[in-house]
Amino acid sequence: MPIHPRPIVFCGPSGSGKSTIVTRMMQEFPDTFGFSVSHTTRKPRPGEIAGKHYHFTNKETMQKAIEDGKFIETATFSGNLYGTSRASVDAVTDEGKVCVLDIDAQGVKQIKNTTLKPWYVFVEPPSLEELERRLRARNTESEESLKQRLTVANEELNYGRSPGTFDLIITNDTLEHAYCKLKTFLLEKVLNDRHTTNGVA
Ligand SMILES: Nc1ncnc2c1ncn2[C@@H]1O[C@H](COP(=O)(O)OP(=O)(O)OP(=O)(O)O)[C@@H](O)[C@H]1O
Repeated sequence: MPIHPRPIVFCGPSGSGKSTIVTRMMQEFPDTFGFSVSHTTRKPRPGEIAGKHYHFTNKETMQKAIEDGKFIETATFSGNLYGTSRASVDAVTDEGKVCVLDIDAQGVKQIKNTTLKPWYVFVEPPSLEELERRLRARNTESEESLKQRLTVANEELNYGRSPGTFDLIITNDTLEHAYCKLKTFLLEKVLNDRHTTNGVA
């Protein structure tokens, strides 16, 4: 029977450090993990490659696929649909890799209603003040977008801390400490358990 490792979901407020921690994980274990390719109805930006950065589609096609149960999670941003299809996750796990998903709290709630059974990791900032400081220092957001992210962050933190929701909660104080906590979890649980199937076989 082919090996289908359980995917790993990273969730946490914008600016909590998910990308930073995941980048480090991919650098240390380049052949072990893989990203699924999301679908979107937005137009490609210059340089974006179809099938690599996104599967570009249109609203009608995507709506139909959602109705047919082909997506494990979907969201709408600025009038465009985004989502992760079951097939795009399976494409990674079929290679024997652990599929990495970076998903917001709404998406996690949706995935919990599927048969996917991933590992759930929540990344939280040391404080809301520090989150704001890091988001400002990242210099990627307008004042309005920043305020919106901080409001949502509060709700996400409550969800992340609700008992039994996540397999691991990482407080991203120093990157060294945060990554060490993740690595221990990977070695003890995720990589150790890689030879059990997640039910997709
Ligand atoms: N431990 C840390 N100490 C200080 N700064 C950090 C730490 N971890 C991440 N950062 C910085 O905080 C900012 C936010 O991190 P990152 O972009 O990884 O967050 P994210 O959760 O992926 O955000 P988004 O959901 O918006 O993509 C970045 O500028 C990053 O360099």
